[in-house]
Amino acid sequence: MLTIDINKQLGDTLLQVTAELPTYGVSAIFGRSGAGKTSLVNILGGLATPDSGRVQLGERVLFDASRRINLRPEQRGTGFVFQDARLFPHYSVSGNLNYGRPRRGRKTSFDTVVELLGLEKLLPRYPAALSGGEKQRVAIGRALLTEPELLLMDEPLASLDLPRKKELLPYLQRMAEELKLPIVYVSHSLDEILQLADHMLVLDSGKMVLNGALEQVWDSPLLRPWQSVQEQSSLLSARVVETLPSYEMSRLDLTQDISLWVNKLLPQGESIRARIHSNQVSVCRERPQSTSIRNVLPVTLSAIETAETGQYVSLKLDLAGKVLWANITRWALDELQLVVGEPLFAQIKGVSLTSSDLAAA
Ligand SMILES: Nc1ncnc2c1ncn2[C@@H]1O[C@H](COP(=O)(O)OP(=O)(O)OP(=O)(O)O)[C@@H](O)[C@H]1O
Repeated sequence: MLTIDINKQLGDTLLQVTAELPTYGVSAIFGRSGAGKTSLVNILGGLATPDSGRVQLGERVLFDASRRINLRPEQRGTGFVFQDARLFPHYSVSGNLNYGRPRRGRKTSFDTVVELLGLEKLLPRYPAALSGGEKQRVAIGRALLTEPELLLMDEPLASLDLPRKKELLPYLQRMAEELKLPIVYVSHSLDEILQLADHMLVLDSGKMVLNGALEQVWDSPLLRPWQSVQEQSSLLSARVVETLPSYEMSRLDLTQDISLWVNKLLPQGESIRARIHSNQVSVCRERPQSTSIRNVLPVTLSAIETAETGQYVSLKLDLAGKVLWANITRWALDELQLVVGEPLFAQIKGVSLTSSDLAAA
């Protein structure tokens, strides 16, 4: 566990976090600008000192105000990746990667990191001849080669344009899956978090408002203000149990009796996180016959959330103990006269997927 119990006054904001983060996979720190994300990561890495409290990684105490322990950044075994790559301009990519590498007792092979981040062709080049995304890949490689026990990433995609972000994300996903290294990842993009993280801590004005496994935090009403109607979604974890190669479809088992068909051919047995956009879910009282929609699932209406304004209302549906959200129009709600507790059928049109191997590990 990464145990955090700290207080730090930051101007008018009091940063106060008491949390445990897992020592595997990606833990995202999410919050608005000024919430305290960077300050928290700097505290973990020893770049800033809390006023009081304790930080402990596994058995190692990194900071303990009462025992006057405050390990220097280089003693903490943490690697940093910032928004800007901060490469040394006068070193080649190869030189940058080797900077800060321990001379003895190396566990991480240079070639493995170069392959993982697709850096082979870039090795002789200098930073001035790299794109933003390539520079970030080098910065990540450099951090990995310092053999950190914890990797801290502060909005590593924020300075990149959308095509560069898309280019870098698969490398980050692969890194998170293949390296058994805990990663703390600051971001204010829910999309990014969804694709990378297993765990999520949400800060608001210096206070921790949520902390837990992604699926649980995702479903919290406290996260709703950050999501527009288009972004609202449910996250469901499942395993691939059947495939139909000729239709390029796979069946995920949500429970023993309830499955979800998705438009992708996936390896059998793989753990998957399915994101179901609330706008892609509709409800009906009777099971529709002869429908083109493959997913018609029995649910119970557990709550109706109406906003004061806007066309839509959110229906909270119980799908065999899991939460599924559906957005329907107010008009449909009035016409159907839905009642909390009644059995319905949810029709699910589109599902997007991210691997949750790490979360399941
Ligand atoms: N050393 C400091 N002294 C005074 N105030 C500070 C200090 N460091 C940060 N702050 C303030 O603390 C708050 C949190 O800052 P921080 O940079 O940690 O937020 P953030 O969530 O990372 O924001 P962003 O997403 O914009 O990077 C801000 O209001 C900031 O102005």
